[in-house]
Amino acid sequence: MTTLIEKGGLIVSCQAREDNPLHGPMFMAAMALAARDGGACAIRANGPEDVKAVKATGLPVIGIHKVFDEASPVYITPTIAAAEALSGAGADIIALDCTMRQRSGDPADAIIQHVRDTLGLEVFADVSTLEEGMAAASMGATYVATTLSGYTDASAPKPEGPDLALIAELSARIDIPVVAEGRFNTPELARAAIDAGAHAVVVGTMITNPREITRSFARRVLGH
Ligand SMILES: CC(=O)N[C@H](C=O)[C@@H](O)[C@H](O)[C@H](O)COP(=O)(O)O
Repeated sequence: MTTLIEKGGLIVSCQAREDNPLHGPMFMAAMALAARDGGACAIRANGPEDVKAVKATGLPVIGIHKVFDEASPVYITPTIAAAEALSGAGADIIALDCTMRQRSGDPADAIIQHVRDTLGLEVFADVSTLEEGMAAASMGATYVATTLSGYTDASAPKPEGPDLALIAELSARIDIPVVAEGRFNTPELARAAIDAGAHAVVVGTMITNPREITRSFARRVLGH
């Protein structure tokens, strides 16, 4: 099957929360253009405004829409309305939480079906376990990604490094592309993901979050 995300590719996640000095579509567009020029094959971005801005790269855009609700821990594109807003902004691929946690929005299978059949876009399923990945594949996701490993009770405690074991397990058990995402903080780890069977790898913090990169240097240099 031909997919928009190329095999062996590096996807760069360009996100900055409101409390980050780099928050805003202008900064995210510049970040995405820099990532493209450096060799990224696709961009992951949060919210319709940033999605629209990073379309300037001409690369496939994986859109997410983080919507927080006290009634549920699920915040990555939790509703059909959130997916529609991303589609309206030009997202080529829509990522959503496909964990088995309690939801206050729409069921994952309904969002997947809507994205594929009504919006005509690819679906990127963010999961935390093998079981969730297998379920997402059977619901019709185009890709399954390890994004939420370490961030759910089912996958706790969060390890220091990425979940290479989950990539290997998912790759052995499902026949849709498996994307590595979450804590791929060195080129060596990104390469290890591909060697473990990943179709592509997403890197966020270590490429696009200078505040976190500085903190990691400061911890080592200053010891705090
Ligand atoms: C758990 C969650 O909400 N992850 C988010 C999903 O979009 C982002 O905050 C991460 O930065 C992204 O997944 C890339 O991962 P890393 O920044 O570790 O390379």
